[in-house]
This record gives sequence, C-alpha cells and structure tokens, in this order.
Amino acid sequence: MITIQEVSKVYSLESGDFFALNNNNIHINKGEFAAIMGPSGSGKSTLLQLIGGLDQPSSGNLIVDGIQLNNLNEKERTLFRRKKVGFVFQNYQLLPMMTVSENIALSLSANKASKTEINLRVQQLLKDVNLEGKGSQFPSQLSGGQQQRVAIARALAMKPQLILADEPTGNLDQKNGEDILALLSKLNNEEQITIVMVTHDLQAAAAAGRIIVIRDGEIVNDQKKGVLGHESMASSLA
Ligand SMILES: Nc1ncnc2c1ncn2[C@@H]1O[C@H](COP(=O)(O)OP(=O)(O)OP(=O)(O)O)[C@@H](O)[C@H]1O
Repeated sequence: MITIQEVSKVYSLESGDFFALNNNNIHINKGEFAAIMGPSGSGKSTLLQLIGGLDQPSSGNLIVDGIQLNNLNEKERTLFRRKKVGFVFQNYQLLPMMTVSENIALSLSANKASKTEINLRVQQLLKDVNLEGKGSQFPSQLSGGQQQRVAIARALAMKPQLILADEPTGNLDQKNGEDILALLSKLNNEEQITIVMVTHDLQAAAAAGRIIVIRDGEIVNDQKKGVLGHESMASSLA
C-alpha cells in the first residue's frame, strides 16, 4: 500500500541544509495499522504529509496505492488526496460556518456527486460514527470527541483505502481518546482500511499493530506487535 524508498526531505536554511527526513525506507502493507512515534521535531508530521501528497520529498521514491507520487503535478496530487486518502488532524480542522453534514460532504460535493447520493452517504456516515441526528448542528455545538468523529466521517466520505491521522487523540480526554482509537481500530479490522497514525502517546500507539519510531529524521525502530504487545518498544522511546 505504501512504499517509501530512500526518501529525504531537506530544508535549505541560512545555517545550511536541514534534513527533516534522512534517507528512509518503509513498506506498509494494505490493512496495516501503523503508529509513528518519536520526539518533537523528529519528522513524524513531515513523513505523514509526504505519504498523503500534501508535500513532496526532496529525493527518493514514494508509492501509495500503486501511484508514484513523485510524478504527479499539483492537480493530480489534489485528486489523489481527495480519492485515495482520508486525513484526520489533532485540531479536527472542520469548517466552522458549515454544518456537520456539509463538512462531511465536502469532498463528495467537490467530486460532483448528486444531491441524493450525498444525502444517503452522509446519513450512513453519521450512523457509522454514532452521530445520528447531529447533521444540522455546527461544529462549535459539539464536544471535542464528537468533532473528531465528524472529521473521521469526512475522511471516510470518498471510501479511501488509507487514513492518515496526525495526533487524532491529542486534544481529547482519556475516554474520548479511547473512543476515537476504538473507531479507527474498527475501520481497520472490519474494512481493512490502512491507517498510519502519528502519536506521542504510547497508549494510543498500542492500538496499532506496528510502531515505527523516528528520531532526527531517521527511522530508528520498526516493530510489529508481538505476544508481549509493544513492551519492547519502550527503550527506543526513552
Ligand atoms: N517549512 C519548514 N522549513 C524549515 N524546517 C521545517 C519546515 N517544516 C518543518 N521543519 C522542521 O522539520 C523538522 C520535523 O518537523 P515535523 O513537523 O515533521 O516534526 P514532528 O516530529 O511532527 O514534531 P511534533 O511532534 O512537534 O509535531 C522540525 O525540526 C521542523 O522544525
């Protein structure tokens, strides 16, 4: 599903070249749930943005769902993001002047789906994220956990095979955070949606079947969940 080959992201600063990502290789299979962990500034969000076609690598190859992202122009990358990837962010990124239903329908409208099609899909998505009856409310009228569920419904609208989540539980209390992780796990288990989630929280990462640790732009650990869970990861995160 995701192949990253010798990928670097370099920023030219006055002080010289800065490698936000330095020559990384990863393969993530379809249906995996992978967490990306590491200290602040280690390159986690940069990696997620490259995978999602929000940014381009300075060198290396990036292949997502069979598409070589390096070769896409701006318009093609927009279409790639809309059709192939669902994004979920820490601060939800809902549009405040639009209702819950309108927020969820954004990519469907952009893709010129019919009104009937949009209505049916939005009702189904509201049901899937347990927000039936909330479609005509505005984001500010919902709790943080509910807003994040709207964001997940919006991410699912185009039926993507891949969800990229950047600190999806970062603004939530324990209970709401657990609900969001349970929802992501359900999508992963029942619909085989591939999930890549950046998180600082080892408890959140435990929901994933694989933890990739980045430090100073380089992958320093990459482990699948074993019989001991992720216990052996603790040393590389210290
Ligand atoms: N546009 C930019 N110009 C220069 N440096 C940048 C730019 N964007 C990011 N960086 C640097 O790249 C590094 C990686 O940033 P990134 O946001 O990927 O880190 P992160 O691991 O997601 O951090 P956090 O956990 O704090 O969100 C940081 O040192 C950051 O300052």
